[in-house]
Amino acid sequence: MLTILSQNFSLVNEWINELRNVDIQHDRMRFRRNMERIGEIAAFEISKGLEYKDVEIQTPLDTIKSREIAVQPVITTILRAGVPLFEGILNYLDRADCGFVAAYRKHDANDYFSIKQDYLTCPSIEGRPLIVADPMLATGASLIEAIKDLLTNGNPTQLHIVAAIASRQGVETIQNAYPEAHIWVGAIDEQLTSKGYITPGLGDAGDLSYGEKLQR
Ligand SMILES: O=P(O)(O)OC[C@H]1O[C@H](OP(=O)(O)OP(=O)(O)O)[C@H](O)[C@@H]1O
Ligand SMILES: O=c1cc[nH]c(=O)[nH]1
Repeated sequence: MLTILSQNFSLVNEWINELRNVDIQHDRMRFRRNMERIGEIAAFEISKGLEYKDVEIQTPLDTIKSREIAVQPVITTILRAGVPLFEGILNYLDRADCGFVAAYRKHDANDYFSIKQDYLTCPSIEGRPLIVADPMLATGASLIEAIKDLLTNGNPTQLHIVAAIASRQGVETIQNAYPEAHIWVGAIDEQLTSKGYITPGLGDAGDLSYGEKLQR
């Protein structure tokens, strides 16, 4: 399943415009906050499909029957670009457990790259919804690697992938690899450059959030 969060025009469109706009995107605090806001909206939408249980709430005056999330999700992200989007999801799903994957593109002499993943820490995802936040779903290679390893921590009841901007190719790659996943994207762009950058995209999400990295 695929949901494009900017499809029915809303504030999400403005936040994505600001993420993309070269005259605005270098305001790092605003860039991170816009990523976070997209994460917050995604979390709210995801919350509608979670499992709820009956509870009784004691107010100062009486009790009332209500509902609350039955099984807390596990929210995960890929360091480092994913952190602001992840924070946004956690702002709303604030009782969730969390996990982290470290991955980077390792370039060879011909500028081809492969994904190097060298760290994963995550609670059990057995019987729980799993949410994976990755702001730029470009080729999908990072997500494929990350999810493969995360799934060694158990079988989730639901798999949600949240991205701010995705390429059409990246979405199709994930849909083929994980047909059960619900993909939530801010927007979909049609093209990838020869270096695997989404175009028009927004540039380098990690660098815009935290500063230009040295190539490894
Ligand atoms: O779909 P893919 O082709 O695998 O590319 C997407 C990856 O690129 C982005 O990270 P970025 O390169 O900005 O890394 P950083 O966190 O090291 O800055 C993004 O967060 C993904 O992890
Ligand atoms: O377009 C892209 C692709 C990968 N990583 C980014 O930050 N941007």
